[in-house]
Order: sequence, then structure tokens, then C-alpha cells
Amino acid sequence: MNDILRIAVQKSGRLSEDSFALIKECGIDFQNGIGQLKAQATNFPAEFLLLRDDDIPGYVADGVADIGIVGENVMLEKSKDTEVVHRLGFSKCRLSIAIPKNEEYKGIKGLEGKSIATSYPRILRHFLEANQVSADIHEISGSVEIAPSIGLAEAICDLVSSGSTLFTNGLKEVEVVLKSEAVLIRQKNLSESKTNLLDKLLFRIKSVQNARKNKYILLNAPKSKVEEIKKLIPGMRSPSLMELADKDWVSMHSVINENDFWNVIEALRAAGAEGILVVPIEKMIL
Ligand SMILES: Nc1ncnc2c1ncn2[C@@H]1O[C@H](COP(=O)(O)OP(=O)(O)OP(=O)(O)O)[C@@H](O)[C@H]1O
Ligand SMILES: O=P(O)(O)OC[C@H]1O[C@H](OP(=O)(O)OP(=O)(O)O)[C@H](O)[C@@H]1O
Ligand SMILES: [Mg+2]
Repeated sequence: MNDILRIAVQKSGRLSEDSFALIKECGIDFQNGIGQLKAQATNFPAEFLLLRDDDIPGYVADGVADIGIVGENVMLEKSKDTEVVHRLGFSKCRLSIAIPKNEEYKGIKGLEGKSIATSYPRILRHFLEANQVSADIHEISGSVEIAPSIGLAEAICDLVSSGSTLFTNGLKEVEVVLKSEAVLIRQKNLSESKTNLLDKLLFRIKSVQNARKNKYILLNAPKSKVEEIKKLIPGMRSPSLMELADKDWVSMHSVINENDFWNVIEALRAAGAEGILVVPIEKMIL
């Protein structure tokens, strides 16, 4: 059967840009007209549903969508019957408790009996229960940071990234309740053909993520230093070696991880490497 994979994505907001970029880098094209809430991929058996992020876990659990991209915070708050397939590494933020910056924080037990405004009552309730604190959870749907200054609550529990919204509203972060990032979720009972499509998509996502984390490196090395340099850039199996016209030198090609990039470059220079070129990788199949 010619099944298609229905993918729920946030229409517009903090997840959208990176979600659309990832889909594009996976080589999947679709036309997204203004106001359009459903879009067919032109070169992959998929259809995109463009939704509010809060609705994504429910749609995936109910099978209206097969998979979706959503913040872990929303997935946990909605607590629908879905599974995380893969962590996507963008829209990183934390769900934190904050109090007015002039108030002394007396530890988590100091929240006992306080009123806390949040859009995440379920996650907050679990956190407080786990810490044996009983507080009055006041659910509001947005602009949570304003609550203490208008007398609505004594503390808040909301998303933080740079901390600038807290700062602007005279608040300080005192407890991290959850660390979150975008995740790919799936409904539990996918047909075999949809599972195959999901596997294809996942393979592409992982290739894109691996490519982003790594760089291709080319350098010239004196032949006498090849063994030493090989240890610094072991690559996927081992570095490629190419003869140069100058018989005392070789060209070495390999892949290095973004995380230890500068340390490796310094070590290579110290080992006598010259003419080092570093180029981005578009896809990386392991
Ligand atoms: N400041 C931030 N930095 C990084 N990621 C964030 C930030 N704020 C929110 N996120 C993540 O992005 C998700 C979507 O945030 P956004 O603010 O777009 O939600 P929203 O206003 O509820 O959108 P919608 O209109 O779709 O309901 C959040 O659930 C969270 O996972
Ligand atoms: O720590 P910061 O970098 O300031 O980010 C935190 C803010 O970002 C999110 O809101 P957003 O700006 O997405 O607006 P929203 O409330 O309309 O969702 C979140 O709800 C916080 O208010
Ligand atoms: Mg929302």
C-alpha cells in the first residue's frame, strides 16, 4: 500500500524555523502557502500538518498525525500516549521556578504554601510532590512572568533560555524543574509501511545531525609525522593519505568533531601539519 507519513509541525513559533530547516536538510520539499495548514511533500511520501504546538501530542496520540516535532516540555505536560523517537537538539530551554529578585530564597521547602503561576501545572505538580512541597498552583496560559508583579502569584514556573524575560520582569531563577529540547514523537501503533517511512526519515535526520557535528579536514604533513598525525585525526575508519609531488610530504584527509575542533587543530600544528583546510559536511552516513 502507498502509505504516507503524516508529520505534525508547529506552524509558527520557537520550534518552526529549526523544524522546517531540518526537514529541508533531509531533502524533503513542500510548498507552504500563507494560511495553509496542510502541505504535501513533493519528493517524499509525507504530509505536513501545521499546528499549534500544544495540540501536537494529542494529534499524534490519536493517530491524526503519525509523528510530530514538539518540545519535550509540552510532550510531558500533555502526557498523551506517545513515544520519543529521537532527540533533535534544538529549541533547548529549561522549565524553572523563579521568584522576585529582591526576595531571599530559602530552598525548595521555602515554597511551601506559596502560590506559583505556570502554564505547566502537571510537570510542576509532579516536581513539588517529589520534593514533598505543597503549594498553590495557579494555571495561566501565557505572560507568566508578569504574575508576581501584578499580585497574581508569589512565584512562577516557566520556560527560560537566556534569562532575559526573567530579568526584565524583576525575577530570579531558583530551581530548574526540567531541561527540554525539541523531540520527534510517534504514535505507538504505526503500521509496518509507516514504520518503514519513519525509519527512512530517521536515517536522514541522523545523517544531517552527524554532518552538523563534524567537519572535513585536509592538511599537508611531512611523511615522518604521519603516524603521529593519524592518531590526532583517526576519522571514520582511518584518514586518507595522498602522495604530493614533493615526495617528503603527503596530503591527509579526515573528519573531526566540532566539540574538540580547536584542540585538534592546535595539536596538528604542533605536530607539523601545514595548509590545514576545514570544510563543512553536508551529509554523513555512518
Ligand atoms: N526562549 C526559548 N528558547 C528556546 N526554546 C524555547 C523558548 N521558549 C520556548 N521554547 C521551546 O519552543 C516551544 C514552542 O514555544 P513557543 O513560544 O513558540 O510556543 P507557543 O507560543 O505555545 O506556540 P503556539 O502558538 O504554537 O502554541 C516551547 O514549548 C519550548 O519547547
Ligand atoms: O529566557 P528567555 O530567553 O527570555 O526566554 C524565555 C521566554 O521565551 C518564551 O516565550 P516567547 O518569547 O516564545 O513568547 P511567548 O510567551 O509568546 O511564547 C518563554 O515562555 C519565556 O517567556
Ligand atoms: Mg503553544
